[in-house]
Amino acid sequence: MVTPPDNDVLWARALHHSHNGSPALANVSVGVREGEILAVTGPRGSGKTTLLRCLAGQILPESGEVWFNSVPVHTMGPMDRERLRRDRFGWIDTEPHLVPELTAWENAALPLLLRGTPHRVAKAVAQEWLERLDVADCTRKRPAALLQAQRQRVSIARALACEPFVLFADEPSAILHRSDRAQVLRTLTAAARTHGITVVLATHDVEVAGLADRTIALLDGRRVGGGVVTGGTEGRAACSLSV
Ligand SMILES: Nc1ncnc2c1ncn2[C@@H]1O[C@H](COP(=O)(O)OP(=O)(O)OP(=O)(O)O)[C@@H](O)[C@H]1O
Repeated sequence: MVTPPDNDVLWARALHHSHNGSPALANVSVGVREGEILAVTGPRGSGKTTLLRCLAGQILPESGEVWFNSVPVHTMGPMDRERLRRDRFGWIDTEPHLVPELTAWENAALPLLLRGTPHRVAKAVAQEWLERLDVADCTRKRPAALLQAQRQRVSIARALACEPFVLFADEPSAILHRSDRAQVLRTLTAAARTHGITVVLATHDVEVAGLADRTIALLDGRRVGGGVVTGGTEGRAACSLSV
């Protein structure tokens, strides 16, 4: 067994996975450094979501290894992976999945409450993040009363509120209006940099990838090209935002 490099918080080697017999990942290896924003790019169906789900321990690859902080994830049982996801990882989906019976702040506070954070603290933190995501006026509203873009902002606030070690974001801005997209992504990436959160961001949008420090590309489930250092110039500029 090859040992993961010390400076990679997340490391995957030779991942293979298929969905109902149709290949989604073929021999994909990737390392994610602590605190970096890594964009995973590729056209629709290239395997981005499958890679993120393998790295996040949501699915077990058919073969290959995934390590988080030098701990093997691919050999963990379902309970340990569930705990890892709850305590260390955050996830932003393309579509916001909020609990319909809870208000915006209750949704944003949910991961903190599940971790045992006192109610009052969880509420204050959730409200702070809703404010940063420009949905402070929605805190008491339930998802049905919100626009889809507002729901997505709430789900981003929920993912950031518990300051995960690694935040996985699967096309997080795809449903947003073009004018909203840049602002939300800048808030997300600037917050991640300020709080030292490592981000793995799946996108087919080159502008979005420009906010990352480094980009890897997938095509038909395989890595193509080398890892490209994108510099994250936009993202670094966004660091000056007070998030
Ligand atoms: N649950 C599933 N059942 C069957 N096939 C699937 C499933 N999920 C993904 N696939 C297939 O696996 C391949 C990789 O899909 P994946 O969603 O990982 O790619 P993607 O790059 O994230 O695409 P998109 O940008 O459309 O989300 C595609 O051919 C897709 O059709």
